[in-house]
Amino acid sequence: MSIIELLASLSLLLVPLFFYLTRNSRSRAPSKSNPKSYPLIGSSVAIFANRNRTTQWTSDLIQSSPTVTVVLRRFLDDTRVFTGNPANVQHILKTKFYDYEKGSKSRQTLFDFLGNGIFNIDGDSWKFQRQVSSHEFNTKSLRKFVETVVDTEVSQRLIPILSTAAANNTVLDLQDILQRFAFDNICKIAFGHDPAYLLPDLPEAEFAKTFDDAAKISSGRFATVLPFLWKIKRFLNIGSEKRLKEACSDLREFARNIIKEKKQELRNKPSLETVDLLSRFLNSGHSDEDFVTDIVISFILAGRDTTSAALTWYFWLLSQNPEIEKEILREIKDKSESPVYEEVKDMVYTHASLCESMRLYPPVPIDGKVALRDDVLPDGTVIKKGMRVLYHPYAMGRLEMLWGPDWEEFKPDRWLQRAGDGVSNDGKWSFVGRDPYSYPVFQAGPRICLGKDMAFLQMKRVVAGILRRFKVVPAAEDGVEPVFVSFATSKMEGGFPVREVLSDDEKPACVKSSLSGYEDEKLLISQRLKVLERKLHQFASHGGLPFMANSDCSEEAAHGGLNAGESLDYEGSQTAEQTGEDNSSMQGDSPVSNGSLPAHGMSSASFGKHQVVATNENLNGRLEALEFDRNFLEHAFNSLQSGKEGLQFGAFIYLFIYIYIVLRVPIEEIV
Ligand code: HEM
Repeated sequence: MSIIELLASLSLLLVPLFFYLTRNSRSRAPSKSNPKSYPLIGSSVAIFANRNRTTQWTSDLIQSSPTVTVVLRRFLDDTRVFTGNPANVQHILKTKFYDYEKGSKSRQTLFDFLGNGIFNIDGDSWKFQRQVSSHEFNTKSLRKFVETVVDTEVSQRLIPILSTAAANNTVLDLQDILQRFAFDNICKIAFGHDPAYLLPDLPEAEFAKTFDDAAKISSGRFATVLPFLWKIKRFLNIGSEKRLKEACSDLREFARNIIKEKKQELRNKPSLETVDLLSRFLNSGHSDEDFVTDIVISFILAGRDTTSAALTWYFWLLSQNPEIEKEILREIKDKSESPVYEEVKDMVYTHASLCESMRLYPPVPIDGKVALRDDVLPDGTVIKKGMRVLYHPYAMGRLEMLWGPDWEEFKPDRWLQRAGDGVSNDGKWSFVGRDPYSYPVFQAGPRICLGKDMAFLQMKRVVAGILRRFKVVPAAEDGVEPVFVSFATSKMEGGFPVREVLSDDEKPACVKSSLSGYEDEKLLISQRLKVLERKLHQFASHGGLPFMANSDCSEEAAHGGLNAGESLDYEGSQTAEQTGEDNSSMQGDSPVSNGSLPAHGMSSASFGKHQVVATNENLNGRLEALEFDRNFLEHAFNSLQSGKEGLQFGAFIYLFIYIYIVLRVPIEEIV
């Protein structure tokens, strides 16, 4: 048979099949918002075209669908249902919990990495791990441990890195910093290991890299065009599958060594006040190495990218909404520098703003389950056994029917109401939660995120730590909006370049603290000013008196600002100019000299090495010089007080003081 004959016979077979399938697919009357679906390939063309913006594309489809549910058919009738309908969400996550699970396909895909960890199992094994983990999660001692870990990472790593960036005006990728922060934290909490990923030189910590490789390659398996391709690569042990095998074996080896050390440590440890999750599991009788290793790896995965994703978008939103940032700052400043648990709990406005931020940018934008049997969703969508039903927090946060016409606005007030008895209003905000099926950012139902409270605790402490000291300013040009991308968890495409600027309210305090080394200098300057004042007075009342009658001289003195009552009030914020203006009437207010000699045994008639010669010319010159000295010192002192130019000026003045006081060279000569 020639090729032409073969093609002709094939077309005779395929054309009727095409029409049959087309008719069949049309008879399903797809929703108006569904993309075009073709026989065999379904909507694969549209799916492929939008592969780099699946989250936004499916969100648009949901938003424009009257039922807020869309059905997408892929290759060979592999059908996926995306829903934003809270009733559907409740149905799959709670009401029919046992009819929808992670599914064997997902389990197989993630098994090499997650094993039988809580993230990757269903049924009784899941129930057991959930019980064991919830018990540990709810202990007060774990919470305390988490607080200590987070506070240490904030104060010893995060803040110093941001401070250096602020001082040098360098651009930082805040997303990277927050990911490193979260990774260090979760590793310390999960198994007491510090990968030291957030260090000033932003190192490639080995454990972090291995974990990242394993997570990326495993989730990449879901994205392969032909799902069995990764299995062939794994069988042949080539390419990414080879790397995954090595990464997983390194991870497990690492975990096994830690488990051995922990077991040894625990034999000598009387209390569990300050220990990680792994130690807790081991201590409560779960000594099977694979069991605890799997749990711990799942926890690291859970805590690794979620909080950092949430915070990255949060700081971006704050940079766009300064009024909200101010409100948060007000709340934070009400609490102590290292807020205790009750204070963090009381940060309701911050809590609301975090919820609001995750409404618009959920760390897990799409998640789903597989149907174990045929079913019908509350909105009438027909589900066949084996179909994936995905709930869509990203789309749900953008639904007008759930959040109103202003859903696009970042408004923490949506989550708040004023506390009070309805008549009187004590002015305090109280938090009003949403039902978790309308806001399934932490999932909902029996498998709701176990780390939710821990995540909020961590995020609020980070927010307080950063905002107390800095303003986060995007380094991109105004009007450039970051792009939301998602690989299981969400990210900001290309990172989040920012400059850290000292917060307005904190500037003086920060500078003050960095100027603490200048306290001595401040004291010295103040003493010198007093001495100078006395000298001027003595000069005027003894050597200077005959000349005070001289109109020139009194003019000079009057404008020179010799009013000690004012000029020595350095606690105020007078500038040299102000003092000069204020002193027109100072003569009468001059404090009476006690006649004592100035410090350092300088005679009233001698300033530094210079002898005073009582001539008109000389005295005018001296008065001018004294005035200059006084203004100069006063300015230096005020600078140090206000801390504004303190650092530069402090260093500058230090040199002068040294020459002036120690070497006794008058300032006009130095200048
Ligand atoms: C803003 C931060 C977080 C968000 C938005 C978040 C969200 C979620 C979501 C959507 C799930 C369901 C995943 C699934 O089953 O497919 C989940 C589960 C889970 N999360 Fe979180 N999470 C966050 C932080 C954390 C942290 C810090 C931990 C603690 C280490 C944690 C521990 C867990 C665990 C153990 C599960 C599995 C629960 C189960 O299957 O029973 N999460 N989380």
